[in-house]
Amino acid sequence: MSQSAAGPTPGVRLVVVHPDKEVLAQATAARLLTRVLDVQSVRSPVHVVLTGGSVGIATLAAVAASPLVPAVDWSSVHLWWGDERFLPDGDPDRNETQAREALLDGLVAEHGLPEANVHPMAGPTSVATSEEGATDYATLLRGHAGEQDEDPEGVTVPAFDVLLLGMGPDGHVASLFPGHEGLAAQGTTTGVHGSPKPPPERVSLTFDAIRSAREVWIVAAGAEKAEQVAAALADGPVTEVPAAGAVGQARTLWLLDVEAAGAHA
Ligand SMILES: O=C(O)[C@H](O)[C@@H](O)[C@H](O)[C@H](O)COP(=O)(O)O
Repeated sequence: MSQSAAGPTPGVRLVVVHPDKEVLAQATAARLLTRVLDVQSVRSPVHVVLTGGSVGIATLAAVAASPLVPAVDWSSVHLWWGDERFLPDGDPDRNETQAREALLDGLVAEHGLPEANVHPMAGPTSVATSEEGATDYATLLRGHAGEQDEDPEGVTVPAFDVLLLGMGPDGHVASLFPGHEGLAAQGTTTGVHGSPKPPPERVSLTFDAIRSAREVWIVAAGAEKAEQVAAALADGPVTEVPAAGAVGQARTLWLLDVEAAGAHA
């Protein structure tokens, strides 16, 4: 493992490189559980934003298998999503469905996570359009924000303790794709149309919502990510490398395997 620190605004940036995808998922799970435990020792509730993608879901599966799961007070953990594919409830391609299977169902059944603390983005089962899903989610987020989180710019969300993001080979994070109109979305959430990656309809947090997080953790594995990882770490333009715009208030962690780290390792 190698580490290097740089200082982009607004928080510190840390790059951590692991030997392979499996170790990356295991280490990210351990890091996440430790972070939740640390945060719980000083404040409550804890807000974590989940991601889809193979590394994101493998991380949740690794959390589920950890002996540290009972150490967390899950009753005061709230789980959110950075984006969702606009698909019916229970669809296997929904990030929510995959996260529930990998981790959340077990936490609710056996470890005291209240179902009410699981906050999926609405899909066509309950709303007509992705805009409606986005608006509903912004309202839900606002409802869980504290007084100190009130933002005059209209991005009022809970202070996310950790916001996890996968990154696509094109550099997309959440459902914010290069060259796509969603990049310029204002407010907390946006409905996404014509996504270059199926399905075309999605709901996503905006950059402003992502950037409000205390910590943003970007997880990426595989040689096909190396070019965009390098571009993001070189602070490339957000319109071409959306991941470059995903920074946390206190810290931004780039959690990579050797292949994704490429020349940076
Ligand atoms: O909404 C989606 O289509 C995916 O969730 C996507 O955003 C994913 O997180 C990244 O592409 C990274 O995926 P991998 O970890 O599988 O490479």
